[in-house]
Amino acid sequence: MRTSIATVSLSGALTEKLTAAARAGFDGVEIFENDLLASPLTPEEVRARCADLGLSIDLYQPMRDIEAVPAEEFGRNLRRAEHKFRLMERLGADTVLVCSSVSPLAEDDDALAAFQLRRLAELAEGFGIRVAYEALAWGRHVSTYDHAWRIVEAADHPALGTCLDSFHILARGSDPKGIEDIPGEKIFFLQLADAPLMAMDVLQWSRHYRCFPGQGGFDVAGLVGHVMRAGYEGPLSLEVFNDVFRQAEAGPTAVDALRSLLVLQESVGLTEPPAPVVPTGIAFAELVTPDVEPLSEILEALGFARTARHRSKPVDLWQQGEARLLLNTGPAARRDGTQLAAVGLESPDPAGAARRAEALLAPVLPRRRAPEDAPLDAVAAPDGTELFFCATDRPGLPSWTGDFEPVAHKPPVAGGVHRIDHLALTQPWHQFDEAALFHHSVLGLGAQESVDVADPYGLLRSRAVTNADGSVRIALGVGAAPSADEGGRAQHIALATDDIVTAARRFRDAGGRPLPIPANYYDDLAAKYELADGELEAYRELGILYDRDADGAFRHCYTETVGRVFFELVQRDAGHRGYGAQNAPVRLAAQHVRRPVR
Ligand SMILES: O=C(O)c1ccc(O)c(O)c1
Ligand SMILES: [Mg+2]
Repeated sequence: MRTSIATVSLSGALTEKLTAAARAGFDGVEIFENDLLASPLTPEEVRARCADLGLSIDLYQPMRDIEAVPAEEFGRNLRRAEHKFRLMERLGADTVLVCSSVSPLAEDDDALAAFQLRRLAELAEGFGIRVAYEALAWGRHVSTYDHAWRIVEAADHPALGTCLDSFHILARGSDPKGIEDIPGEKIFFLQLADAPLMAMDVLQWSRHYRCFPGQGGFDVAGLVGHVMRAGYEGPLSLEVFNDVFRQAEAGPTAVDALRSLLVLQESVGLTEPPAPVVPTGIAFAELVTPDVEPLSEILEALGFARTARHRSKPVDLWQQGEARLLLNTGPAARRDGTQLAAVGLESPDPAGAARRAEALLAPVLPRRRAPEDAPLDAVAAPDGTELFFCATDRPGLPSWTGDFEPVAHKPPVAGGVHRIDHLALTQPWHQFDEAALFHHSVLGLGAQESVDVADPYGLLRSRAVTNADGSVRIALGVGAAPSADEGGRAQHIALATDDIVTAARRFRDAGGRPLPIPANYYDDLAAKYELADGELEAYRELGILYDRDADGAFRHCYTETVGRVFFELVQRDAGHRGYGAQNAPVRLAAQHVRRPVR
């Protein structure tokens, strides 16, 4: 189906919004009146710009407080409408949105509303314009889609139809099934938005918290299914009022927006992009660093050994059990400092995974490799992390490990770390919802609930995405405000162990510096849990944190931070799905005390 986006959903001047929408690949736009009023371009110039960009103007909006008013007031409204119809002629827009009235002058009189909307439609018809009447969830007398439709039906004019907006319908808890009773050709327009489920005033909710379909808690796809079954043939158009998107760069937001519509169309069976290929493990995590010393000291103390070196690049492979870390001292490191730059995802079908990612607008990365290297398909996640779809020593598939030559090394410590438990990637502040949708739709990972964690200097939100057996876990996090501070951009690699006390003690005895945890924390732990003899003392001695729920216990401790990166040791009971969120405020406070090493 055709895709469209309301200019209100994107930041910037009208021309920037239009460019972003076109570049992302939208077919059309809804022009929001305020964007036009604030633009130095004439309507004719806007029309030409849209034509140049290959965008249709699918809707002009909104007209407000038109219907069910005293005759004199309605006369003034018609005069106002005529002005706007002339403007729309210049713009080349043929559908106008009329929101249900919020005016105190409006009467609770459906017959009057129908009569006046019919008059409006007669006027519009003369200009070749169609009027789409939409129930605002906070409309004075008309606030549900079925009520708006009854009025449109009663008005009975070919130039009058209804506009459905998923936010208004789902925020009010209306049953969208009734949409199927509206003739498809009378649904003039469909606006789509999701929103997080919140208990708040519906107007505030709508104007500040809407998000793209799949990013919130509404069943937008279910609603679209009803609209399709009604026979709707117009565009799928995003209308998202959101405080974050208003500030974020329009280009990436538009791509994010279109991705949400691609996924939505797939989920209602309108399109069939390449199926998701769910990763089956984390093959490696790649750190770039200008100076390997501080990282290699930590890795050695954790029991890792440098086992191999890349044949043609300054990249070392450090390994312990199935945990593989790459330390890259190439040019990117000198530019960006120490950070987690890439993740290798073990994929049953690397090429298929890349095709899915590309179909969902993930930037495909050029293969920077020597001719003899294993072919590696890679895409960029919204935060810039490179995701490699790869195979590790699996029959029939080229293994990325073949690009490395073994180097002499001491055997890695046995029984220490056995694999990567999870990766925690801090997202740019404006890309949190986008990141969750990306990992869910592109990689086929399931998104867990988002949790808020208190930081001494703000609030951190975190949401994990995982595969079914937990062999891939990525915790996406974001600070409350833009932060230049390294702490606000921290990333970490959590390493799984079966015996955290032994692993943490070995780390400390080998010269590792565990993140110190305040004594108050352990007093509280003693109050909360009856731990086995000696357990609390060992935790206190080694800075180990403890969390428990019905599914078992989670024990964890941290290293110091290098650049943006630190490590965590994790001992997770088999059924436990958490990440120690309860302990995160203590960890964050401790990290603020201890600034990064370099
Ligand atoms: O918040 C509003 O006023 C508003 C305006 C136009 C719409 O289509 C809408 O859904 C809400
Ligand atoms: Mg709307």
